[in-house]
Amino acid sequence: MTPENLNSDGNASNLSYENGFHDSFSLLNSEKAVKEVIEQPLVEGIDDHLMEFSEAMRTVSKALRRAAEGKASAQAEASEWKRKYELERQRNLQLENKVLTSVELDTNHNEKKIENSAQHLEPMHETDEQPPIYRGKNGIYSHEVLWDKQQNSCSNARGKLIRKASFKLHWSCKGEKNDQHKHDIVSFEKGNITTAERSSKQICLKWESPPQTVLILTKPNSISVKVICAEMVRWLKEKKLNIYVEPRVRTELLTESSYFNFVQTWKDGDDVLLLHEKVDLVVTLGGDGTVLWAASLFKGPVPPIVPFSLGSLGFMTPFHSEQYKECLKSILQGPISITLRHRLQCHVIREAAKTEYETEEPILVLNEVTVDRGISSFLTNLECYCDDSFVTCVQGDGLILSTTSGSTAYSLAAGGSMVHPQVPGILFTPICPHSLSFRPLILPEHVTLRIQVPFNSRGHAWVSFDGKDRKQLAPGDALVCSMSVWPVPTACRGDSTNDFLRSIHEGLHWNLRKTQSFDGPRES
Ligand SMILES: NC(=O)c1ccc[n+]([C@@H]2O[C@H](COP(=O)([O-])OP(=O)(O)OC[C@H]3O[C@@H](n4cnc5c(N)ncnc54)[C@H](O)[C@@H]3O)[C@@H](O)[C@H]2O)c1
Ligand SMILES: Nc1ncnc2c1ncn2[C@@H]1O[C@H](COP(=O)(O)OP(=O)(O)OP(=O)(O)O)[C@@H](O)[C@H]1O
Repeated sequence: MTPENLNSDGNASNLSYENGFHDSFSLLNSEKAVKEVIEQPLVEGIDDHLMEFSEAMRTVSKALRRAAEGKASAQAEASEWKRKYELERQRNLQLENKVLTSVELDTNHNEKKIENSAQHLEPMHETDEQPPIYRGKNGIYSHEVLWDKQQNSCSNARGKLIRKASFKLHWSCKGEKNDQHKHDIVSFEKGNITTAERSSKQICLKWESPPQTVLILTKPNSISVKVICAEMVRWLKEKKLNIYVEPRVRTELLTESSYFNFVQTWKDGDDVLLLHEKVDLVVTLGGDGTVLWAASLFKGPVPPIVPFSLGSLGFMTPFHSEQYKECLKSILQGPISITLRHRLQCHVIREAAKTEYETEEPILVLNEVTVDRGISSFLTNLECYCDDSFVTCVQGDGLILSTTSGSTAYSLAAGGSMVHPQVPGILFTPICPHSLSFRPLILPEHVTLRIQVPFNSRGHAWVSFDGKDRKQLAPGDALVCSMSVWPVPTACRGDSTNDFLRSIHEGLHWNLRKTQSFDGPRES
């Protein structure tokens, strides 16, 4: 008796395959067939050859059972992950809807007023519960986005009430007189689809009331930074501004002189969470790392950042520290061109969080989140999903999910493209992939990405955020990543395009080549 799906060697050669798995139904059938063969009573006088054949049949039967069980457990794991992933997506959608609804509510509330007074600004309402909301036709106002119900004003060291400076954001194009901003980038009129507005014009910030409070953040252990910081504090004090620094910097300033007693700081992490309500402007003194540090202090809205260059490269630090007085004068007066740098919101989801939907605190990154092999000598094995679609399996040193601001950092070193920071998108860049055809991708900004360490991975993976805070990902753990609603506004020296091109020319010597001379062969 020869089972249908066994060849003469007793191998399951014609079993059906699907995505590399045996179909479990046919596996079970073939196992049954093998069992039948080996359970046949042995004919008297049977020789050793048949005994061996029967042994081989038992081994095949065991292997088939293991394969069927493996497939069933893989299916169970996959559905568990799908469930977790769906929950994460729902959460992101809810968050997005919340933001959209609050913007819509404001819009409806002010619609009438806008019609009557296109450019004229008036408080719309002022009650104990809510601050005045201002809205013009060609931009949005800080009160609409920065106001926090709990506290939009606070006291300084002397108990004087300080209100956050109000400002307005404009979207404009060079040479364009009417710099209206529209939220729709596509319109549908008379049956034709047209592009209505470009999504990312140059953004311009105009102060509606003068900024009063400046936070200065400095690179540690640098004498030149300490000197400039002390000078800047004195200068800002003369301009009657309130000044905040980190606790470490306040101690350093006080060691230098008791004059700096007026400088304010914070006590603990809870105070840091409220910084955005007090600070109108952040100044950074250092390199790109100090800008990353500044962004990491703000887990929600970020005040405009003015980055002064005191590092070696300075992609995000266009201002020269020697000219800080002229720069700050012009910035405090406004208007300022700004680059609105997108951030990625990252969640680590542990396999252990099985029964409940639990994630660790989200982490926001300005450059990138990296999943790599850390100290493990094995290839990383990462399954990547984009919304509901399987993207690929990364086998190599790891993967970088980068913002466009981070495109000139680690992602660039791993072969990713350089992208203007104002372009909304997520870069998907492999690190040393062990495959010739794995080119980097750029995905749209609205997607949710999930990077999962599969159960059959040989080693653990490691995730790091803007090059810091390494966390281990065990088999079964995942990283879920989407665009954050809280970007980082950084002041430009020229405009965002001018600054970006200057930084790739000066910082990377991009496409630097001697010009070919005119003499020599020519087309006849
Ligand atoms: N192979 C690599 O290129 C590599 C490896 C690890 C980390 N990094 C980068 O370092 C960043 C952390 O910076 P750090 O200053 O805290 O660490 P760091 O002190 O090790 O400096 C890293 C270098 O990257 C530069 N850099 C940072 N952000 C940049 C950006 N957006 N565009 C261009 N260059 C940028 C910095 O100027 C600095 O020269 C990470 O976010 C990662 O992008 C790069
Ligand atoms: N205020 C701060 N507190 C703690 N760490 C900081 C602070 N500012 C910067 N850092 C860290 O110090 C490191 C060096 O900072 P930064 O990149 O600004 O200087 P740099 O290395 O001299 O500049 P460049 O990167 O241009 O060479 C970074 O890793 C950054 O995260």
